[in-house]
Amino acid sequence: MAELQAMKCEACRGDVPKVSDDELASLLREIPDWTPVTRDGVMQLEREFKFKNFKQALAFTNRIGDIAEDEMHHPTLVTEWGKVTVTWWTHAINGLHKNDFIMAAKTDAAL
Ligand SMILES: C[C@H](O)[C@H](O)[C@H]1CNC2=NC(N)=NC(=O)C2=N1
Repeated sequence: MAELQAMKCEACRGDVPKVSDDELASLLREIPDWTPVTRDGVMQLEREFKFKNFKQALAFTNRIGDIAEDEMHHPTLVTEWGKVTVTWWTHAINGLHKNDFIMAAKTDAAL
């Protein structure tokens, strides 16, 4: 299988399936620094990135914003002094799609 990081996102549509439990386990092995979290019943992928200052955190935030626009798949980004929290899920299906794992891998590569 090609590396997740090199894959392109599919269009986010409401009729695409969420990842199965088996897919979830194997995809998580490819992005070991990400944690699955469930908020309001919606499973999401989350990772905190640490930086030396606010400027570096903001620059990373903007890199992720550019990748999100390229792929038309958008995260929640919380930018603080020295820290960016990135959360991916697929709004159209209220859960995780392979796109979210692709975007998590691309996020790691942008560090
Ligand atoms: C039309 C547009 O592509 C869609 O609204 C996209 C935009 N970005 C998105 N991002 C995420 N994370 N989930 C979506 O379902 C989604 N939908």
